[in-house]
Amino acid sequence: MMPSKPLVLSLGDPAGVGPELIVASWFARDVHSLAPFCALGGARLLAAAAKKRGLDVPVVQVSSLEEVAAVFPRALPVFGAIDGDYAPAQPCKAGAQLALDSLTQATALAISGDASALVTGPIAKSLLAEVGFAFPGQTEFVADACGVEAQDAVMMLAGPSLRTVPLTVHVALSAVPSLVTQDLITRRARIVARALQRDYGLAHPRLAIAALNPHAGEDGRFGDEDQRIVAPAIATLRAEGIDATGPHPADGLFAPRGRATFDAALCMYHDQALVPIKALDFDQGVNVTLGLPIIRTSPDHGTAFGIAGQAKAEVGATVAAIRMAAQCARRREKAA
Ligand SMILES: NC(=O)c1ccc[n+]([C@@H]2O[C@H](COP(=O)([O-])OP(=O)(O)OC[C@H]3O[C@@H](n4cnc5c(N)ncnc54)[C@H](O)[C@@H]3O)[C@@H](O)[C@H]2O)c1
Ligand SMILES: N[C@H](C(=O)O)[C@H](O)COP(=O)(O)O
Repeated sequence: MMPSKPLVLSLGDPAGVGPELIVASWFARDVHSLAPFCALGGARLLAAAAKKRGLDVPVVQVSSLEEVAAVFPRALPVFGAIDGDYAPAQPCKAGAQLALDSLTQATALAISGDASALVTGPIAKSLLAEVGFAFPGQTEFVADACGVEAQDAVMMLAGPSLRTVPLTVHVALSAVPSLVTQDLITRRARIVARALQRDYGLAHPRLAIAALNPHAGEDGRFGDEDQRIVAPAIATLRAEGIDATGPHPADGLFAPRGRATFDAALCMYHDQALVPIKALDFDQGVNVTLGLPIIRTSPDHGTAFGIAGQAKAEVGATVAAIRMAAQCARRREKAA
């Protein structure tokens, strides 16, 4: 079943793989039974990306999202006049500005309800900062646009094998221990549990909380945060009826037998969460933002400037992000 409104895709950095993966996703729309979507801007740029990738992708400018469903079977719908020159692997400020404008306008369409969900193309954070982007990433930007505090917008990486949540994200590793608090763990765990119930249909989600220290500190021999902070946070969650376990030593948590014991693993820092997902499911991994009034997903990868424009970039993670956005949007519509 498809959501009642189309999805909207932001372009991402136009020098990255985002544009070619938008046209490649449209080209694979029937194979993957994709719900109708439109790109936000970039009609000329997307046509050039399709040509460069060797794909026959007609691009049609639409004046309303209500036209998307009728156009989608025969052409890639584009809403919005913003555009730029296609120069893969040549990032520049103008491209970063186009990425930001596309993200801003696409986010507004999801918030207004004109689009059923937002799928964001990969951006380069450092380049976006040069055009005034003052957020750590797209997660925080979309949360702010939705009026949600950054601490209540939770990044989850989801693939066929695994779901992980980095409790701390784009911060230096040296800052992590001081950021790991009982409130951080319990606040985000509650959001994850609710989202797995609401958007993924898991009535009793099982949350595994990874330990910060190797072997969970080995009874305090190398670090006591797991005893002092993580274990009490888990006790608080369990007292509330949330099925949280741990602190689990991360080295064994993602083995097949470990993965079978939980629905999502809450991890202490970015790479503890993202390494297993990208190792196991790179070409099907989805970055989804939990805790928002809208559905927002993105592929699990970045701009991949080194291969942009060479028809080497795998489309799987973008397709997975589109599919997950449509599934979550549809589930929310049915529950409304
Ligand atoms: N979703 C996002 O917006 C997102 C995600 C991760 C990184 N980033 C940003 O992207 C920029 C580059 O980051 P990075 O180099 O660490 O990560 P990256 O994901 O862009 O690239 C990492 C490696 O994966 C490869 N790769 C990425 N996507 C691929 C695809 N679809 N098919 C085949 N190979 C692929 C790249 O060629 C590279 O070798 C940074 O500015 C980073 O902040 C954005
Ligand atoms: N941490 C994400 C990843 O590596 O996939 C990526 O940086 C995207 O973060 P935002 O969606 O917040 O930009």
